[in-house]
Amino acid sequence: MSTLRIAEIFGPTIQGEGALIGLPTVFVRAGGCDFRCSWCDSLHAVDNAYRHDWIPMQTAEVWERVRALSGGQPLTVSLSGGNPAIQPFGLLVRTGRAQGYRFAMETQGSVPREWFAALDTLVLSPKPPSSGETMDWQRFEECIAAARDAAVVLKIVVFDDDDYAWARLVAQRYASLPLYLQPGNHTPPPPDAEDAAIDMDGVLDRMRWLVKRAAADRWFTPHILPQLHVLLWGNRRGV
Ligand SMILES: C[S@@+](CC[C@H](N)C(=O)[O-])C[C@H]1O[C@@H](n2cnc3c(N)ncnc32)[C@H](O)[C@@H]1O
Ligand SMILES: Nc1nc2[nH]cc(C(=O)O)c2c(=O)[nH]1
Ligand code: SF4
Ligand SMILES: [Mg+2]
Repeated sequence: MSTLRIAEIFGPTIQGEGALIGLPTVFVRAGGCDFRCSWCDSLHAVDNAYRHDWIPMQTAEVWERVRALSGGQPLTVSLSGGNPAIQPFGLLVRTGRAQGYRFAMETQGSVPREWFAALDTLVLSPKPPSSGETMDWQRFEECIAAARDAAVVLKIVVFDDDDYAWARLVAQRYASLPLYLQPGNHTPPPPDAEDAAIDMDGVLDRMRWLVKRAAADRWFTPHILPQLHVLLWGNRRGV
């Protein structure tokens, strides 16, 4: 049986980031990650200190929860985490798609899985220098290949000049993939439902800087978008 370690299931809300921004969605957030980005805004699904909050659930239970939250009305389910790729989500995706639901998944591209091909959209978010993580590009390319007919899009978080320069190189390397640039937010840990404090001025400054920077470079291919849910709700959980 496929047991999933789930940090939270919530929605419907809107997808706040990237290619599907604004689209109503239910989130399934996996607990556990093979990375530890310095600025991760979802530490409650990454840090082992929170592992007691991660609930082992059968795929059927997760699916029932998604169905209940969506009132049985097919929508796009967003799989995130943590890194959802380290868990066996294939059965959930296939079950949901057989009932008319669509699936998008957010992952850093460190762990390829055959079931990526069952997704509608694979969002790959390779990690820039400011994250403190190092990409294994061979693995990353295996993730792209595993997606087969699923749409693949890139989303790169940018905090500073180094990240920006890195994003330009990655964009060159994967020129055929749609690219979304997203200004980073500094979340004071731990992220908490009641205290959703965030450096909103920093996010907006970085957004303006990013637009100006890309325009000055005549770099016209990426979409540049802030995290809409962060603008609306800060770093509150469950939205
Ligand atoms: C929390 S991650 C979970 C999925 C997967 N581990 C990944 O990183 O793609 C979801 C998205 O949030 C982005 N993200 C994480 N922390 C962020 C921050 N502080 N500011 C902006 N985006 C952030 C990630 O780059 C990724 O695109
Ligand atoms: N509304 C909303 N949109 C999101 N897009 C990516 C998210 C994530 O944490 O993966 C996220 C999230 O947590 N909430
Ligand atoms: S890979 Fe994603 S979930 Fe994991 S630490 Fe980085 S941003 Fe957080
Ligand atoms: Mg988030």
